[in-house]
Amino acid sequence: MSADRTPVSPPRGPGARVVVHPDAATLAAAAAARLVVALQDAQAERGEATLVLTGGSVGIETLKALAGSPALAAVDWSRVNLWWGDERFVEASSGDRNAVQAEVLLSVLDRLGLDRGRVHPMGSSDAFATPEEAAADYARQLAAEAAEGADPALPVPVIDVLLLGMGPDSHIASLFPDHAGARVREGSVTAIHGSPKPPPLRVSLTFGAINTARQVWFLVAGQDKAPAVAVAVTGEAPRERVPAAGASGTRATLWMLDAAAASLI
Ligand SMILES: O=C(O)[C@H](O)[C@@H](O)[C@H](O)[C@H](O)COP(=O)(O)O
Repeated sequence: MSADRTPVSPPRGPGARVVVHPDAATLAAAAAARLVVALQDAQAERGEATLVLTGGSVGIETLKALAGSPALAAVDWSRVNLWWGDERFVEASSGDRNAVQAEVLLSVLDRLGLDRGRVHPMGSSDAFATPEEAAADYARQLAAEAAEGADPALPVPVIDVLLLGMGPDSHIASLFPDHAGARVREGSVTAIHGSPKPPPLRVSLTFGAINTARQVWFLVAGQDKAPAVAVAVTGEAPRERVPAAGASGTRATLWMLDAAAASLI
């Protein structure tokens, strides 16, 4: 049975909650169900919905669960904008790319009217010479879709839900502990060199961009993540050292965990 769990220290951010599921498959199915509702709600509120996708095993399992969801058609997919929180800077066709792995969902959504003009993969190494150029291009795309009145220093569109996986070292997107990307204070997108998790070259949203999202959802499973979850969930550690502690939504932060990842809170 799944359960709300209040950690010893409360989770960080307005509307922050921890929800524990028995295993990763249940977590992915529950996240998919929540996504349908959240996207519907966003469309009811403002006519369209914007979702930022993540890579990683639970992130991709969630997309697979969404692809198989009987409620999928409840969302108007022609009015959903899709972005990515990070990407591996490799060839466009590489199976390492989060965007390629997401095709398991996107090919199903094509049949439900997905507007590919609203799908924004990050640049690949065939299209750009360096991850810096791909990052600058993505920042430009985000700025082009930013709402009137958006912060001119950080022009990004309204993000309804932003998904994040988390590594055992507490990294989120491609912001790694004690690594240059986690120290970036300006701009919405950054290039990453020497990522501790291969491949070494990546592109990532910055904390600044991530923290504009209305809802941030962490999707985390596995015993190896438990120590990092216990530290990050309270948000008390510096984000440069524990990146997952530095991400939160303006309206809600949801830690969706399996029992193993939640075992130390
Ligand atoms: O592209 C990536 O590598 C990710 O976006 C990364 O941040 C991932 O989400 C975590 O490493 C968790 O991955 P797992 O769920 O596979 O542990």
